[in-house]
Amino acid sequence: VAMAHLAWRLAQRWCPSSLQVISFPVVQLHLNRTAMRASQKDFENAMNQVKLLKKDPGNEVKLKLYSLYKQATEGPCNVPKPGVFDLINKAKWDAWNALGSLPKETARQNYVDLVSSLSSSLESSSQVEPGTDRKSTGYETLMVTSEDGITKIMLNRPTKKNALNVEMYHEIMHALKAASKDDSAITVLTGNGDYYSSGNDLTNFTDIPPGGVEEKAKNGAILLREFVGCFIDFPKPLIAVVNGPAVGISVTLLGLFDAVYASDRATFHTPFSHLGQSPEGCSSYTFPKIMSPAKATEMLVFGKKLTAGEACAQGLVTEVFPDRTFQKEVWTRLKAFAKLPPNAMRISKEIIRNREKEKLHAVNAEECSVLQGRWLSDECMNAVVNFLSRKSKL
Ligand SMILES: CCCCCCCCCCC/C=C/C(=O)SCCNC(=O)CCNC(=O)[C@H](O)C(C)(C)COP(=O)(O)OP(=O)(O)OC[C@H]1O[C@@H](n2cnc3c(N)ncnc32)[C@H](O)[C@@H]1OP(=O)(O)O
Repeated sequence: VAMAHLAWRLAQRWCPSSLQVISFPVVQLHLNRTAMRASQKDFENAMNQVKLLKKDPGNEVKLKLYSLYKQATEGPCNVPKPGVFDLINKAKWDAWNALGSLPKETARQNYVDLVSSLSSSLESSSQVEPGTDRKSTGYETLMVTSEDGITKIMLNRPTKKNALNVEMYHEIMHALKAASKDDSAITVLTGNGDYYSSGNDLTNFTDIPPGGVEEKAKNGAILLREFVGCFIDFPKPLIAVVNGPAVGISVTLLGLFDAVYASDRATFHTPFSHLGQSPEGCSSYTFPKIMSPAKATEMLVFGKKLTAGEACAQGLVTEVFPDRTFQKEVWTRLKAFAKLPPNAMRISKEIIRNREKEKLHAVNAEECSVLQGRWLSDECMNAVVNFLSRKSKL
């Protein structure tokens, strides 16, 4: 009953406006230069070029760019098909899936060719944000920049309080993998806008695959396990710059960061019981160790929201700064850290993390398996329906 109610609400709310997004005229593309092979550098240049286009190339072309980018970086589409109500993600999935088994190299070449044809037909700007060494484009939900030895991954859905939709989970994993291999010394996760993150996007529960809610829950648990695993295994110092309120998984993951700096405007809230869910991000293990079992219970079981000062007193936050000077003070400090010898930092982190790695992966697996069951519970479904039908907020 809850899911039927949910589906009806979503059909009412989303169908008309979402359809507009994919109703642009088809643009004919001529991508027959597959004999040539674009290098990784050409591909990266093309990604940067796309960001500089002044005119919107239209949704058909953007879908083509998206599908070629995914095929070039991840290979053939093997993610579950979004549900019928999730029109935008379904259009993207269809475009990617239509590329079948096109080899990665060909997709990369086609992407470069397409961008080149766009750049010559549409006026482009050569202006690059001053002071930016490198800007990674191709992300829809993130802004990733690398400068002064720091790779900054910024959650970029400010109008949704940086809620993590399925695409954002994938993009964060991709950005972390890229950051682990780039030449930066440290990596930072932060949020754009007034929130750090409102946690899992509750609309993730709505696009039900043909296999039903069981399949959805199973896929969700696989995704979550892989996602949290990337944080457990991340090899460089990973720092959270918590610019505003943090909810759910954005809080629990903090136990896997190497330092957490917070604005005094930030709050820390894990309302899992209210949502009929249970802790993730290894917090069932890290939080009791960080703050004592009783304090962890207040947060993870009773959903007590902590101020930044309280979270710092409990050891979850490393230091709190006044919001007025937060960005300036934190980035000055991070730039100094990033000048330290990178290999020494990496090796020191490895020694600290290696003692715990096996345990953390085991905890992650157990938490995901418990959550898989929780997502099928009436308690959870009712909480999601209540939020989506605007009957309740945190
Ligand atoms: C089977 C499922 C598989 C899923 C895939 C795997 C996923 C792994 C999951 C890992 C487990 C994670 C658990 C969690 O993170 S639990 C925490 C979940 N978060 C919440 O419950 C927060 C819900 N949001 C709120 O209560 C409020 O929005 C908030 C207090 C954060 C802010 O309130 P405020 O009044 O200031 O702002 P609005 O509510 O108007 O928000 C602005 C718009 O943003 C949308 N929004 C905000 N947060 C979320 C969210 N978490 N999910 C979806 N949408 C969110 C909100 O709806 C507004 O949108 P509109 O402007 O379009 O109305």
